[in-house]
Amino acid sequence: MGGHDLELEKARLISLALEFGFDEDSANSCLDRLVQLYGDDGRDFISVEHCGDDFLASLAEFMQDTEDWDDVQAMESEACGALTEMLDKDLLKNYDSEATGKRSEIHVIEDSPESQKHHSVLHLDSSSDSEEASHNISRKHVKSSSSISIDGNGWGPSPSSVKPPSIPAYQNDPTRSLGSAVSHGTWNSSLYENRHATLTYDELQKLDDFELANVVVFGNRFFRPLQHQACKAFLANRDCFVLMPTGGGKSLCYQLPAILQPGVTIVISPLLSLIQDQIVTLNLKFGIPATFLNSQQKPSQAAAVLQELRKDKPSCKLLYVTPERVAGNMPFQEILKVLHRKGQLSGFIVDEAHCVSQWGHDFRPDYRVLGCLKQNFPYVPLMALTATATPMVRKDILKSLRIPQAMVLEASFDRPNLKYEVIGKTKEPLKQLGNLLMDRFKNLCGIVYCLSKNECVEVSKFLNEKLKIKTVYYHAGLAARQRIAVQQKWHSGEAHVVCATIAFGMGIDKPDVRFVVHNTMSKSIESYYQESGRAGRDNLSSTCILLYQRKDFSRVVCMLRSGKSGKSESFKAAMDQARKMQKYCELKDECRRQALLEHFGESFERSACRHGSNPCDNCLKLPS
Ligand SMILES: Nc1ncnc2c1ncn2[C@@H]1O[C@H](COP(=O)(O)OP(=O)(O)OP(=O)(O)O)[C@@H](O)[C@H]1O
Ligand SMILES: [Mg+2]
Repeated sequence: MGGHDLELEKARLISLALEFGFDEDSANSCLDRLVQLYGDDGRDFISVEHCGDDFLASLAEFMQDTEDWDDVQAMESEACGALTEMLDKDLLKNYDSEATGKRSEIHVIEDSPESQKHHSVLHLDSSSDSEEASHNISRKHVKSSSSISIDGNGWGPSPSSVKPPSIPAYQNDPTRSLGSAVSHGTWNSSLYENRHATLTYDELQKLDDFELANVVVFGNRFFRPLQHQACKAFLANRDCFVLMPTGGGKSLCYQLPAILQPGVTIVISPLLSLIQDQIVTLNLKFGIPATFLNSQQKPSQAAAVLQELRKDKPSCKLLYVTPERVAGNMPFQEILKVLHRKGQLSGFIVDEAHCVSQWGHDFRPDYRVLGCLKQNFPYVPLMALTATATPMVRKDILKSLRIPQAMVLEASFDRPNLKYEVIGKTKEPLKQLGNLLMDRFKNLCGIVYCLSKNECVEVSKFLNEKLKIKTVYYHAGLAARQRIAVQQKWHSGEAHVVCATIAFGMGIDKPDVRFVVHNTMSKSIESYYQESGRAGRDNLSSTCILLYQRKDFSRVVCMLRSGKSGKSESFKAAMDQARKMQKYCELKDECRRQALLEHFGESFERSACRHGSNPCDNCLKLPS
């Protein structure tokens, strides 16, 4: 390659940097350094094809430290602390429910002979702002009206003891059918989720065990599509792969079978904060005994859990563990073997299963070894669940978990109630964001996603001080206590908008989020789908807006580089994903819904978006 070519390649590399939103001066100085580094012998390798990614990576490093990226790991350690505290204080006596700010009654069934006659009601008062005060729960015993016994262990609903007037209405799900290896379903909650009707005695009599448990234990009138099939298949010992959109109701697919059979279901979940939410909901809201094990736990607590598991009939129905607990942990494998010998190992669940695949957006190396579960316990059913998996990731999941014959239950990832838009940023982006919220979402509940901690604070302050919009900010750098207070304010409606990093979202299940605005693009389509998917969980129309400028892409590259320092393979994979996200942002005429769904391998007719009730911005532009 001659000198002329080198100049050409340098020009190509500079334009690559500009395409990624980097500024020309930084790109030039960085390129000079790269050329020096490669030296005379390496000149032939100076090309977009050979060193494009390395160039972007070094450019990202060159720019680094200008932003204060968030560290979700810090929250993980705190979640561990919170879980530990819950166990120490006796979970059932001392923990508040979700920070709803409402007083609520929760029915808890105890695993004792007494519980055949009684169950407890916990009064939760979370009206106070104080973290300590909000955990005060008074407890009293009342005469049982719906004592439950399904699993033969003294736990679970007993059809004969259920009184119809206390049971909500149930309608058979018209889409329900069992059978094929791949099942599809679409969900329109307005069809299914009428919360105010009541069940007649005759209707109640017709319910099977699954339906009854769904009504009595989980308080749902009916199943969402595919939930019933998933429960039934899993209880019939089939491996299952459940693909449902964010908020689609995946947890029920394993929690319900877990209570209908003897023994313990092992749930592998990637984050302690997610485990924390589930443990609280199961124990307090549904009265289902559930516990957890993780590597950061105090030895005395882990010992107590292990002792429980060694009993002939452990009382807990679900045991949550983080993947590193399973991977190469011999004592834990021993416990599984003992449970299995006693007939008390009822199933394995791999939640957020996309973490198994390095092609997924949130690869966790510890998930990779979960194939050992099926290898060691081939006849124990395994269920994998995810809301975000491309066809390549799906294949990888089935292979890694060694469940090639799994029944695939696949609901559409489409969320027809969400309207997708991308808006180009102006020269005054904060003002633009403020006007957007004032004009279109005044007094409505929403989330503004930001890329860094500084950005959340800055955006929140601006909206608060200049426009008097009631906002709070949330990132992993806040103390646990502050984060609880922020969530409480947002849940109760005291604050309308939360300006947050990606740390906000795990386990967030607020139904009436009317808008999610991304002040900076997400790092991948999968992340965007999950983050924007926190809007409209009540199935009412909601809006997902992304504010875009090219420059923001360079910030994403910097963030990726800082998170993957040194690991050039994973940086490259992350860059590929970010490029796809950029492509979504730059779609001129194509349907955004179609682009999102096709990313997950779902074919989608554009006319459904165009003529649906929430067309994306590009479909809206088309002549009718
Ligand atoms: N059959 C049902 N009827 C009414 N509500 C339901 C039903 N199934 C689940 N839900 C509710 O839907 C909400 C979301 O459920 P869940 O957390 O299981 O979703 P998910 O699919 O795991 O979402 P994510 O992808 O965010 O993890 C919960 O509040 C849950 O109680
Ligand atoms: Mg879930």
